[in-house]
Amino acid sequence: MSIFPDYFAPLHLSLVGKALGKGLLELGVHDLRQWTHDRHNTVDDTPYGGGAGMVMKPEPWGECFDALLDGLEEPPVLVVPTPSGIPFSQPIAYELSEKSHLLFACGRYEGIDRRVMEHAATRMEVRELSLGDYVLNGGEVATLAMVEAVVRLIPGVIGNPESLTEESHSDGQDQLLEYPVYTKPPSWRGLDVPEVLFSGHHARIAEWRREQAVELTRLRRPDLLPE
Ligand SMILES: Oc1ccccc1-c1ccno1
Repeated sequence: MSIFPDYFAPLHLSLVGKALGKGLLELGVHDLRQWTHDRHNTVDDTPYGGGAGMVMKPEPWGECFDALLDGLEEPPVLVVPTPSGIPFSQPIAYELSEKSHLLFACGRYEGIDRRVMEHAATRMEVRELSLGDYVLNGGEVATLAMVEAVVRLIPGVIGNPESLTEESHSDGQDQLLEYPVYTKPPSWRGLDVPEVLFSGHHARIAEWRREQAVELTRLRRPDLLPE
């Protein structure tokens, strides 16, 4: 749900687009203005208590929920991208990939009237999630990122599921950052591929990759290192 539905055209490309084509998931994009009734299709208004900017009115959201939940066998999970949310993470992506129906509420302006999330919580699970400690102009870009992170975990979407286990933040990597990767040519602009990767000695290669992952994590994300 968004006032800028065209933001989601990219979801018909690449990996998510292929998954849609294979019928592994369905995607609906809903223009919130469809649930306004005034001449200007108004979705926002001035904030109670004063302050800069505008706040998204609750009524269009409520009517949108009514329409989208009508006839559903079970309630969806409402995901609300927001800078004040719980940090989105790979474990949360896995959790969401196992849900049968996700609904993303893309806020704009100074945010969505709080009563929208309070009302939503009476009829579905609500997850207010942040993509990181920075500010975007709206929830659309965050939703695109979350949809890609979640959809790629759905069985059948990624050709080789093994590649999911060796990524940064994956269980197969103990949540460490991913080791450096190389391909041909063996030497490029005076830079050589580490010798160990030519050894064919799988145990040594695995050991080197683990060491690289630990070192990279220690340098860039010491918070991810086990106690
Ligand atoms: O900055 C935002 C504005 C609207 C909706 C989401 C966000 C956001 C920022 C970081 N993660 O989500």
